[in-house]
Amino acid sequence: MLARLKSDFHLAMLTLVGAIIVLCVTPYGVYRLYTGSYIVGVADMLMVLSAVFATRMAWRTGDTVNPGLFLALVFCAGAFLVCVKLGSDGVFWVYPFLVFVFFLVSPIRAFLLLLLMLSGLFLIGSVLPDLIFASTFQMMAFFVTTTITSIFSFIFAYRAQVQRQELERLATTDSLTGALNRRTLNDQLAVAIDEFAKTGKQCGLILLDLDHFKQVNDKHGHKVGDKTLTELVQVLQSMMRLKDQVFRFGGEEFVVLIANIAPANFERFAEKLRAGVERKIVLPDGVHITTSIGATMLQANEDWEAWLHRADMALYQAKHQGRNQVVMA
Ligand SMILES: Nc1nc2c(ncn2[C@@H]2O[C@H](COP(=O)(O)OP(=O)(O)OP(=O)(O)O)[C@@H](O)[C@H]2O)c(=O)[nH]1
Repeated sequence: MLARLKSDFHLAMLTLVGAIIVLCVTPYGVYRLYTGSYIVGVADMLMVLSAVFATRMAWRTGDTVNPGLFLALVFCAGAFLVCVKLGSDGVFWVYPFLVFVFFLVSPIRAFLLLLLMLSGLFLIGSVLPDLIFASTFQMMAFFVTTTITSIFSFIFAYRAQVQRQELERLATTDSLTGALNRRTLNDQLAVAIDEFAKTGKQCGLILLDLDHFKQVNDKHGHKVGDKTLTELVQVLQSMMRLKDQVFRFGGEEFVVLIANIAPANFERFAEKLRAGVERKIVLPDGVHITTSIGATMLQANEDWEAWLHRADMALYQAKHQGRNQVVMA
């Protein structure tokens, strides 16, 4: 449970907000019901139940987007209702809900939802001046302060989102070539195996190693070697579908993971990659770079280590048989 909270930021935030709502709103809900404020009491208890429901759903399904949106909508509706029913006593509740919403949905969605809720309150405050606010001055102060809080929360949430995405990119990709890294490969192989077991969708793995790459470095220098590796990834990506993935396995060795493909098409595709690399990657002296490929389809009840090992054996054979060829395991 702790590991899941550590690895899934959105699930952790949803759980935190859910726990705070249960702990802080339940006593108010009970008090309101006890003192006869039934509408606000029921609204409070509905918010608590919604928080429990959304958090439970996120834990069970792994989806945090829909439960987060659901809870954000409930909070906006709840805060609106509390303001309308409790008047100026209730408006203070808007501030924590306003911040919570940024923990539940994307910054832009949160900002739009808040804009909608505040516009609704502004409309009611203008049409029925005595219903919510004690004076026009209080109403203006409320809208200025909530707008400022919304804008700063948006900036903060947006920056945090951008930084999180950048950290994720750095942790999952190879800095030289832009291909996904070895750590991500292990995760994605496990995902492919899981999907194959559940849906029967077949997938293929291509292990690809540039031929005589040491000579490229020796003859043209490391800079050209680096450029060749980057170019290789671009060439591979230009021939793959969007759902296929390319990983740097290490040095001049790469893995291409092909999702949902029939064995006959897979062999053709591996050959297309080999020919594409030979045709498109040319060194400054006009020599074409070639590549050896070991290709394997995932087999039933196979783990990712065994799958990768078969590809490695096939690649070894391709090198042994003279390079610049595809060997199917
Ligand atoms: N420029 C550059 N070279 C790299 C990088 N990573 C590994 N290499 C080089 O890749 C070369 C791999 O050489 P070998 O393992 O002998 O293989 P090879 O020369 O390609 O020969 P075969 O694989 O047997 O065809 C070594 O010279 C490494 O220095 C890198 O990031 N940049």
